Amino acid sequence: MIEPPTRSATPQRELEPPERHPEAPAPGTVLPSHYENCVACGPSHPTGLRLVSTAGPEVSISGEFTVTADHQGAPGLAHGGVLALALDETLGGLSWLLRRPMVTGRLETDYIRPVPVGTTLFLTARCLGFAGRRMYAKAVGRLGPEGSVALRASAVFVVVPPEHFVEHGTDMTTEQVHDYEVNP
Ligand SMILES: CCCCCCCC(=O)SCCNC(=O)CCNC(=O)[C@H](O)C(C)(C)COP(=O)(O)OP(=O)(O)OC[C@H]1O[C@@H](n2cnc3c(N)ncnc32)[C@H](O)[C@@H]1OP(=O)(O)O
Repeated sequence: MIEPPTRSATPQRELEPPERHPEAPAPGTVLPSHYENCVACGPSHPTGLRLVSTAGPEVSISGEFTVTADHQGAPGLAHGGVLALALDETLGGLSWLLRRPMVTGRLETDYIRPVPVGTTLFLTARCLGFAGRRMYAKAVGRLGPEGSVALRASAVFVVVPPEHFVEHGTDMTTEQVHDYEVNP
């Protein structure tokens, strides 16, 4: 079988600069959960991260959540997959500012420090720009607002039509899919 080509999250050519949508939420606006049962941001998910995102300047987002016993891998430490989830959600939140539906294509994560249970992780994500339908972005996770860097990520999101969520998800109609949400 022929393997698909590696799709680096490092741009291979100059990017079209990102444009903050004129109707994007103002910097400092706390963004609502895009789906109440989302494992990352949903308030109804029993063991989810309940990550809260806030619109930042230009095309950037900040997010925070507190690691609980539900998020452990090793005893007392956050699972790496859970931390990737937090990065993915924060990066995905950029779609609120771009108002283009997109899905994660690739997520490259560096785990720099362990993240103990009880830590409130502070995340930031910023859009680097576009190459056609590909959106390139970076994210950082810190142990405290100005704390040590625990995580870094580079990602490629791919812009999709709203029908993506109707075709592949459940209980969705095209009318329910807002054009700026991901996995609504
Ligand atoms: C506010 C909301 C926050 C929510 C955050 C949550 C975000 C998520 O977790 S989304 C869920 C996880 N992701 C997914 O389920 C995606 C699954 N994958 C897919 O559906 C498809 O492979 C998809 C849509 C990414 C691409 O398929 P398709 O639409 O046919 O596009 P395709 O023609 O293959 O590629 C389009 C472009 O994207 C690029 N591309 C496609 N896949 C990737 C990838 N994995 N990595 C990098 N680039 C990619 C292609 O190279 C192509 O580039 P170019 O146009 O320059 O040639």
